[in-house]
Amino acid sequence: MIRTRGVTKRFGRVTAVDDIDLDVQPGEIYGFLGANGSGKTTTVRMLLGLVLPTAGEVEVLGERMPRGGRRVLPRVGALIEGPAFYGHLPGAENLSLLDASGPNGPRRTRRARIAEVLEQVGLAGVGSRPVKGYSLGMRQRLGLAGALLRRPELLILDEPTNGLDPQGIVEIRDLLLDLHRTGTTVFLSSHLLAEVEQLATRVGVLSRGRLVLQDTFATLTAPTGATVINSPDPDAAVRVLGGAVLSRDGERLVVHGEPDAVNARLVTAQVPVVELVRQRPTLEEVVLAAAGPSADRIDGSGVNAGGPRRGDQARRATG
Ligand SMILES: Nc1ncnc2c1ncn2[C@@H]1O[C@H](COP(=O)(O)OP(=O)(O)OP(=O)(O)O)[C@@H](O)[C@H]1O
Repeated sequence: MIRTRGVTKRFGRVTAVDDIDLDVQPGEIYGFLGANGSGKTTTVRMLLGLVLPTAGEVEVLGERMPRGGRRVLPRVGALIEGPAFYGHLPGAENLSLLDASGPNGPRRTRRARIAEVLEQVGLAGVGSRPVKGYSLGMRQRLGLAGALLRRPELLILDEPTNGLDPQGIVEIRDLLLDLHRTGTTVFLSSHLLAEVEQLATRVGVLSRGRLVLQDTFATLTAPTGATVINSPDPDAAVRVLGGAVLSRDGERLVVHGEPDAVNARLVTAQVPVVELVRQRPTLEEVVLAAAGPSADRIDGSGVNAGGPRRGDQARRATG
């Protein structure tokens, strides 16, 4: 769906994007993670042909950009920083103008198309109100509605939950998961680890313009080969497991080996255990390891989480 090779963008002496190779496969939710100023927006603009790379190649839906824009852009829905609307016109009328300006479908089905996307983004009740009375979050959702009008194969979203309250973040997340389930590929930039962690099937991390990490979520957070146990009698557990204990923090031990083998040794020795799981790195740990100190500026998992983690590992694409 998206492929870049050696893409670089310089603004004078500033290298905003530095030699990046992005790969986004059909059916993925690609989380493009980076701190503010790391080059996400510049990359998104190059994908859409709005900015020319200084060097390198951009392909979207199999066509070179910006050359293929006329054929590619009608199949892509995009939302970049603060979508612009006519404030004195209602949301629905703004969408009507947008719909009329693009090849989204026949005129006679316009009203139905607009009603459907307003419903999808949770603005059905306020579509008739002038946009100047909308909150930032409502404008963001209206922008997303505009991106959905053409039922895109690929959605490219730059910080889509910016300005949304926690409830709005959850709604957008659910909407993106629904779209993904019905076959839409989503490319989403964010500076929020939690957002990417809860949505992405593949993750790319941008740090000072460089792509320092790109892999499937499943691979990045794959089991380490160690087991985490929690025992009310950690001293007994240490006696039994000996050199296999990699670290200890109170009643929590990290032990070399798979859970079944570790469990068997503890059961045989009758050591009580209240928890025993495979150790997996968190996305935060993986990002910190790849991006180094600059990852500090990516907001950690606790921030803006907007509720419990949705979805299970099984639903994630691993390919
Ligand atoms: N038109 C421009 N002219 C000069 N410098 C620019 C221009 N656009 C972006 N930059 C610079 O390029 C770098 C990357 O900016 P970019 O907006 O792509 O980052 P970002 O990751 O999207 O950040 P944010 O989340 O704050 O938008 C920054 O140093 C920025 O100041």
